[in-house]
Amino acid sequence: MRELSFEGTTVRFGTGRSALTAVDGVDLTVPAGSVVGLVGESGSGKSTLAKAAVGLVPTTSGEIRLDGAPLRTRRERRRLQLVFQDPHASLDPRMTVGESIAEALRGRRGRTARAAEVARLLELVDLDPARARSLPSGLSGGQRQRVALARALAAEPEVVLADEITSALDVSVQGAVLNLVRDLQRRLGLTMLFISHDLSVVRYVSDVIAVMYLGRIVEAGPADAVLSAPKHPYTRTLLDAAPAFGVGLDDPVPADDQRLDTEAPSPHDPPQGCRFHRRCPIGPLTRPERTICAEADPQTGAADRPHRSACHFATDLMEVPAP
Ligand SMILES: Nc1ncnc2c1ncn2[C@@H]1O[C@H](COP(=O)(O)OP(=O)(O)OP(=O)(O)O)[C@@H](O)[C@H]1O
Repeated sequence: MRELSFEGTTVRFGTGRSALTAVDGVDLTVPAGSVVGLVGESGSGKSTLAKAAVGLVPTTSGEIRLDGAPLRTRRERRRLQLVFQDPHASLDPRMTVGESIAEALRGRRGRTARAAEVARLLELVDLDPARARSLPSGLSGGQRQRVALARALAAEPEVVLADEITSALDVSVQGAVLNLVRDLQRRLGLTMLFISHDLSVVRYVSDVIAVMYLGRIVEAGPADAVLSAPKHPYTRTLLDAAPAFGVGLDDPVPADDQRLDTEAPSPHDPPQGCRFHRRCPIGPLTRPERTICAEADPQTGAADRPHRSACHFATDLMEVPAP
């Protein structure tokens, strides 16, 4: 069980006019043995943050630590395993399931011991060990994602980063894979960063929820608190978009609800002040007197605050009772 922490993590891509900051000074801790759900629209920087942790993209500044020690070498980063949305990307179509998993096993072992370990891992993800002889093309999407999980677990990781792992699956199998993830996380005591654009998915597995918008964490706190009493209007809009979990607040949301129909601003040129202000239901769009939103960049305050939010008017949201 290990704690993963991001401290001021920043990732910039490109130079000159094509430069963009995909991850902008992220402070986030994933406590040992717990699941932090990271949610936000496409392009908010979630994948880039996960890739930075495993060393697939270089950080521009900041530090990523495991139990307080900066992650630097490839060997240290092997303690983190990233599972992607698309198992096609992580499974070689020419290798059998067994070969793919065996390739990721740690340590030297004989053939029989490897086969036994592959069988154990397949059972761990609720697959028939006979599947070891199948090619990925012979499996369903859900089964392929289970194999991708088994392959990640073969490396005996301390931290698993799951990036949209149910997004490509039919709704009917999403629940089963989510159950499996939660079950494995508990049984193996894994530390997990669970990424999805879908708050109703994140909600299902997370102890803590962090909300990302244009490269920043705009809200983070215990899952129950974030869901029942969000402190950032962007989280509110995500909740409203996930109907089953709408918080039903009675506050000045414009009737012709234009908020997230507008496209997210470009990370090439993020808005001045609060990055969300041009889409915000409680900002200058509906309250022209709130000029501060377009002028001053709100901070979330200390990363160790249990429930933090980067909104100048967070108290407006907090005053509204939970459903
Ligand atoms: N290698 C790269 N080079 C240049 N820009 C990149 C690169 N990778 C990501 N980006 C850009 O960085 C921003 C964040 O992308 P990222 O994939 O991290 O977002 P995301 O929240 O994971 O969204 P999605 O769910 O669509 O992947 C986007 O604007 C994206 O176009």
